[in-house]
Amino acid sequence: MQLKDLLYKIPLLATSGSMETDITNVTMDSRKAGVGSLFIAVRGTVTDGHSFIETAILQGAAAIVCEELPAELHKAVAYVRVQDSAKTMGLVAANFYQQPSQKLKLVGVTGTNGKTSVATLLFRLFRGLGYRCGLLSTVQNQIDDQVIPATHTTPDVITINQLLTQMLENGCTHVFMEVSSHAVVQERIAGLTFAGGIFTNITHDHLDFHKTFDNYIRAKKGFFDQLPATAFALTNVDDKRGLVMLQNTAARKETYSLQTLATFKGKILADSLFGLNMLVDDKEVWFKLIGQFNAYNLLSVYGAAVLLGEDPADVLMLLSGITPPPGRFEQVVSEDKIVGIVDYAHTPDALQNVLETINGLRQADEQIITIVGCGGNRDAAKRPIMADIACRFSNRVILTSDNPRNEDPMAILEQMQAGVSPIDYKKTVTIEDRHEAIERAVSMARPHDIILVAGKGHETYQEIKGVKYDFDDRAVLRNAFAERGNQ
Ligand SMILES: CC(=O)N[C@H]1[C@@H](OP(=O)(O)OP(=O)(O)OC[C@H]2O[C@@H](n3ccc(=O)[nH]c3=O)[C@H](O)[C@@H]2O)O[C@H](CO)[C@@H](O)[C@@H]1O[C@H](C)C(=O)N[C@@H](C)C(=O)N[C@H](CCC(=O)O)C(=O)O
Ligand SMILES: Nc1ncnc2c1ncn2[C@@H]1O[C@H](COP(=O)(O)OP(=O)(O)OP(=O)(O)O)[C@@H](O)[C@H]1O
Ligand SMILES: N[C@H](CCC[C@H](N)C(=O)O)C(=O)O
Ligand SMILES: [Mg+2]
Repeated sequence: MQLKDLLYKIPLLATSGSMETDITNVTMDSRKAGVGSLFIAVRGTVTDGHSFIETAILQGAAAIVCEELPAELHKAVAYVRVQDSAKTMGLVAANFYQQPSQKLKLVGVTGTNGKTSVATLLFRLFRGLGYRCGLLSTVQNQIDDQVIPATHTTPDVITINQLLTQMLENGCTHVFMEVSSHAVVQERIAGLTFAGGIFTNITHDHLDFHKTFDNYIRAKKGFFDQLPATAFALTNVDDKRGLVMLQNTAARKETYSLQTLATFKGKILADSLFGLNMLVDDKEVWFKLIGQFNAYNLLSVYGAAVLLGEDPADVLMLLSGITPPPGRFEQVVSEDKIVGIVDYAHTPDALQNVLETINGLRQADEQIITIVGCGGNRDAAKRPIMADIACRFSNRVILTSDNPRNEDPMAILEQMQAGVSPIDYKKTVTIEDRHEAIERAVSMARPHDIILVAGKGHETYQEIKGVKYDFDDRAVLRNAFAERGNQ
């Protein structure tokens, strides 16, 4: 493809060299540049892509897109200066892959919690309705049955376009994807045409990256601001910021709620360890998912499916049979009936929701034992808050490591301990090793007690100092239960 075709509809500030240069691939990473590449220099959080322009050219790059032209230009290379490289990257990627998002029904889900749950439920529902579908999620990417490992909640925009292209080639008609706040700010969704956007909720997270809660709200809202008039924007009006998301969107505004009037209205009739009984638009339905937060997720999925033109009765029938995604309120029960719950709650709000749900499901004097840690190189402000929440809603708490990444695990744990109020000291213990922490919880538990292992859900590794070691909360719990049975 020629450079000028890749730059179609993109505002350019300056050019040098031939716009008819043939381009064989597009990249924002000099390490992936080769003969005939277009290298786009993007300023990042760690380094500046502009300092790799020469490297990319040495490797054969035929053209450069940047915000600042280098002092010396190579004659054989074409240069283009733009206002915003990251945004241009999205538009170029869409042009290079010939706008795959316009040929599919692409629905994005944003919010602090529930993105994976909602996107995965939609994917499963639409496959049940007979469509071939794609999924881009934290847990994994999927093209119908084919699983492609995920590295991010929202991949970079080139990977997104590549995956959408493969999805199209495989006959997919619908794609459901998570839209993280990082992705909005870093323009990882630029150039994508969405058929719909869903907002779940917004609470404390990622302030290490966004700095203030207002910036974080603005990032999420940025997704709705860029939806086209042909799309729907479906928001949770029970969330304080639900309507803020829709303030400046061109899309059709739609709402869902468990508490007030909305386009899609739900009511919880009963919630137990076996599932939810709900009224959805006045029809009574049983679902296999548990907890009020899942009632919201189900309602948004129902609403989106109806807005995509599906029959409400078919949607409810299929949804009632759908199971939760891996690592979301996943139960592992011991032979002597200790209930283990592995859940990806890694934010204060998620942890509180899950613990409130568990407390609500408790029938007698079962103890709740919570094992929780906080990730390293991530928002530190949530650490004391999560420890406090764990204590307030549990009988015993074991503070342990999540993914320490490049931080000292004990330093993270000390920040968590600072949130434990003096009256709760006695119920907490700190065990740095997560394996040992889970084993200790199992040894403390009596039959029918509930052990919540929070924070890592589906993850099958633990990241310590740049190395990902095999680790699966569910497997460790299962083994600890088996050993208990042998004693
Ligand atoms: C903080 C953050 O979001 N970082 C992401 C960002 O990297 P960055 O801005 O740090 O990039 P950088 O290293 O400064 O490099 C700048 C530019 O120079 C280029 N470069 C760099 C080195 C080189 O030799 N040559 C070269 O060309 C890079 O390719 C890049 O284009 O852009 C990269 C490419 O898209 C991402 O891989 C990277 O994700 C890192 C690994 C990450 O951990 N991100 C997390 C925080 C994240 O994005 N999480 C959200 C989910 C959050 C949630 O809602 O729970 C997600 O969507 O996954
Ligand atoms: N609608 C919701 N509201 C509040 N909490 C929720 C909701 N849905 C799920 N949760 C809780 O949040 C946890 C994470 O859910 P999920 O993986 O769906 O969120 P996510 O937004 O994809 O997270 P991430 O930002 O890591 O991608 C769940 O394990 C559950 O504890
Ligand atoms: N998408 C989230 C996942 C956090 C999961 C938790 N286990 C942790 O490692 O902090 C992030 O990258 O911040
Ligand atoms: Mg997710």
